[in-house]
Amino acid sequence: MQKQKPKGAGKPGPRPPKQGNHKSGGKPQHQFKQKRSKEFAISKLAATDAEIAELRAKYADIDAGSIKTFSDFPFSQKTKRALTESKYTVPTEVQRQSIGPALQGKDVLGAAITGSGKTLAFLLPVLEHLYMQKWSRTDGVGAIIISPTRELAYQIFETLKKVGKHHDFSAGLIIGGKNLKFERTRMDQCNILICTPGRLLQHMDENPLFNTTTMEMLVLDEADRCLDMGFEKCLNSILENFPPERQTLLFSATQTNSLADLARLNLKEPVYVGYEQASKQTSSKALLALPELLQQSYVVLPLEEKITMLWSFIKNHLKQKIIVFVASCKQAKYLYEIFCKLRPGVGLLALYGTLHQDRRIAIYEDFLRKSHVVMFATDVASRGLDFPAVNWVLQLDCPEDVAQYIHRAGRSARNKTRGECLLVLTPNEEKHMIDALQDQLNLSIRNVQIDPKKLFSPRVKIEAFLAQFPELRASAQRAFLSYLKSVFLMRNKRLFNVASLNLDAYAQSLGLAVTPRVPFIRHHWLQKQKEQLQQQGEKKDEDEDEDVEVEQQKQQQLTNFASDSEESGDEDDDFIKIKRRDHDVEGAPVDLAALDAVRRATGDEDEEETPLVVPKREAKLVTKAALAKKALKKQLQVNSKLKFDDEGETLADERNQMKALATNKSQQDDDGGINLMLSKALLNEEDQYDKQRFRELVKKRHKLQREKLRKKVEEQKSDGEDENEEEEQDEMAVDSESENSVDLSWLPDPDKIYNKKPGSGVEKQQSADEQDDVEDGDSDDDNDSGSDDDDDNDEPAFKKSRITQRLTLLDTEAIAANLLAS
Ligand SMILES: Nc1ncnc2c1ncn2[C@@H]1O[C@H](COP(=O)(O)OP(=O)(O)OP(=O)(O)O)[C@@H](O)[C@H]1O
Repeated sequence: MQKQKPKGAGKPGPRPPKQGNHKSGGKPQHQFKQKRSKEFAISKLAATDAEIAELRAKYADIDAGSIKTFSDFPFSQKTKRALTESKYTVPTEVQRQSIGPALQGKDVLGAAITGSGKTLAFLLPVLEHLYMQKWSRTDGVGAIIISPTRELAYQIFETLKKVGKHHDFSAGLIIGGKNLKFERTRMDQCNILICTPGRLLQHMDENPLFNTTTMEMLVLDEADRCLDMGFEKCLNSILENFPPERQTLLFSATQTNSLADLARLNLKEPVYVGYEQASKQTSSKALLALPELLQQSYVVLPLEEKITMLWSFIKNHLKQKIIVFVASCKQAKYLYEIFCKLRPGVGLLALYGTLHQDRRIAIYEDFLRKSHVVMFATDVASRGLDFPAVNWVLQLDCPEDVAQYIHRAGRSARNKTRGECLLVLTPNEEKHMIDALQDQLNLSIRNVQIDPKKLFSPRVKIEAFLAQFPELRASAQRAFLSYLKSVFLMRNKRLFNVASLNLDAYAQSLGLAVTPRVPFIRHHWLQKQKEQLQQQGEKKDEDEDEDVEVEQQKQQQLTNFASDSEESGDEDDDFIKIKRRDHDVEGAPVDLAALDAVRRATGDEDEEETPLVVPKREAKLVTKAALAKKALKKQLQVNSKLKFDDEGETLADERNQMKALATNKSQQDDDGGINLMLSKALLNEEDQYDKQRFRELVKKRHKLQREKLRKKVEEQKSDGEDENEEEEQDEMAVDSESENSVDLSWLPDPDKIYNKKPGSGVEKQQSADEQDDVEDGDSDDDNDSGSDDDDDNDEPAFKKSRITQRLTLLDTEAIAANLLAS
C-alpha cells in the first residue's frame, strides 16, 4: 500500500483517501467476498471520510472555556471509548488549554505543575492526528515522543497502551538497555515511537531501515531537560533528521522560554499554555509553583549526620511510601545495601541509572505496587514518574537547582492528592538554596528542627557490618567518593563547596574507619597551580633566565602531577574522569583560600598537599591480593598436570575440569583479588568428589568380599575334605593380589585363623558386612579387615598399600594370639 503524503505537516488537512489498486470486476465471487470482508474490517478501524470531515469541522470551534468533560472535545469514538474505560472523564487545566490548539495543528509549549496530567495532553492529540490522517501500520513512523529517562518513556508507553487501545496503530518503546537488533527490525513498522534521545540517535545513525521522513509530529516531554546542555548535541543531531514541516509539542513542569532553545526546534507561532505565571521569571527556565497540597519543609544538618537522620526518619515512618533522593548511583546503592543489612522494618528498593534496564523496570513497577516502602533513588526518578500515593519525598542531598527541587518534590502530592517534601541541607547549602527558592519560586519553606531524642544512630552496627563484609566496605568507599565527586562537579560553587565538608566525619558516618583518598581534588588543585605558574611565566616574558627557571618549575610540577595521577589512577581512575557533560569544572575553581583554612584548622600546615588528600604512604605494602591482581592482569597461566594412559592418550581429569570451570567463573565474577568464597566452594566440591570416590571403592570391595565368603561357606559345606585344595586356591588368590601390593604369601591364611576362633562364625561376618552396606555412606570406614580381594585397578596405589599394610598388622596380631593360645 502506498502512503499518501500530507500536503504539509503542521497543517493536517484531510488526507486523500487511500487508493486500492484492485478492481472487483471479473473476479470470482469468493475473492470478491474476501475483499469485502477485508474492507469491512479496515473500515471498522480506519476513519471514514464522513467522520473525518465531521470532526475536522468542529476543530475550529474548540473553546477551552466551554470544555467540561472529555466528550466535549471532537475526539474519535475510539479515543472517547478508551478514555471512559480508563475513567478519565474531566480534563485537567493543562489538558483543557492545550488539546484544542494541538488538534488544530499548532505548535504548543505547555507548562503545568507536576502531576497535572501533561502526558494525556500530548498523547490524545497524537492519536487523533494519526487517526485523522488514516494512518496505518504500513505508513511508517508518524509521531515521535522523546523523554529524557527510560522509566518515563516506559510510563508514557503504558499510558498510550491504555488510551490508544481501540486504535490500530503500532507503537514502539525505544530505550537503551534493550535488544538493539530486535528494535532495529521492527522500528520501521511502528507508527508511534517513544524513545530516549541517545537510543533514537543510535538508530538514526546505525539503522538503514529507520526512516523519519514520514514523521509528522514531534513531542518533547520534560522539554527543558531534553533541551539542556546534557542532551544538547544529541538533540541537535536528532532534529537534523526530522522533516522541518512538522507539528511540535513541548511539555514540562519547568518549561524553557529561552529563545535560542525554541529557535533550535523550528517552532512556528507556538501557543503558550500555562506560561502566564512562568513568564514572570527572568531566568531561561520558566518555573512554576508546586501543587498546593504539597507540604514543604527543610532541615539543616552537617553532612555526617545525614545517615543518622535518615535512619531515624525511616524508623519513624514505617507505614509510609517514601522516596529518598541522593546525588549519585553509588550512594543509592550503598544506602540500599547497608539499610537492607540494618533491617529497618519496611521494604527497601533502589532505583538508579547503572542498574540493568530490566531490573530498573522491575523496581519501578514494584514501587508502583507497594504502599509501604522506601526507595533510594537518583534523579532518574525525579522527572515525570507518576508513582501513586507517595507520602514523603526526602531530598537527602541538595538538588542542583530550583528546577530539580521542583521535579523531585513533585513525585508526591500528584493529581490533587496530599504529600510532603523534606529537604536536607548542610549549613553551607542552607542560605543559597533557601534564597534561590525564595527568589525564583517566591516560596518560603518551613525550617524544622529535629528532636534529638528521636534520633537513633546506626553507626556502630554499620561499622560492624563493614568490618564483616569487605564488599560493603568497598561500596561505602565508592559512595563516599562519588558524593564528593558530585559536589565537586556542580556548577554552582557557592552552593556546593567541597572545602566546607568535614571529610573524616563523613567517612566515619558511612562506617569507614579510614577516610579514602580523594584524587580528583588534588588533580584540580595542581591544575590551578599550573595555571598560576603559566600566568607568572607570561609576565616575565623578557627575562630569559627567569623564563628558563619557570619552565623548569612548570616541568617539575607537571612531572609531579603525572606521577601523582599515575599512582592514584590504579584504584580511582573512575573518579578522575569527568563524566557529566553539563558541568563546567574549569570555569569554576575550588576556593583555595578555604582549602588553606581547612588545612590550618586540621594542623596540616607543613604539608604541601591539601588536607583533603590523605597523605600518601611512603612505600606501597605488597599484599597477596595485590600480587594476585597483578598476576591476573598479566594473564599468567598456572601449570597443569596431564595424565596419560598406557597407550599414551591424555586422560581427562574431572577435578581439573571442574577447577577450570570454576576459574572461568571466578574470572567472570571477580577479576581482581582472591575470591575466598569461591575457593572454599571449590575445595568443598573437591572434598565431596574424593569422598564419593572412596565410598564407591569401599562398596566394591565389600561386595567382592561377601561373594567370596559365601562361596567359601558353600564349598566348606559341600566338601569338607577338599580343605587342602581350598587352602591352595586361597594362597593363589593372595599370590595374584600380591602382584599389586606387598607380598603376604609367607603369612598363614587369616580366614583359617578367624574360623577357628570361638564365636567368630560366618553368620557374624555376614551381618557385619550387611551393616557395612548400611554404613557405606560414611567416608570413615574401618571395616577393611577382610579386604584381601581388592583388585580394583582404579584405586590409587598409596591407598591400596595402606589397606594391605593394615591387613598385615591384623594378621600378625592374629598369628601372635594363635601362637600364645597354643
Ligand atoms: N483528566 C484526568 N483525570 C483524572 N486523572 C488524570 C487526568 N489526567 C491525568 N490524570 C492522572 O494524573 C496523574 C499524573 O499525570 P501525569 O503523569 O501525566 O502528570 P504530569 O503533569 O506529566 O507530571 P510531571 O510533571 O511529574 O511529569 C496520572 O496518574 C494520570 O493518570
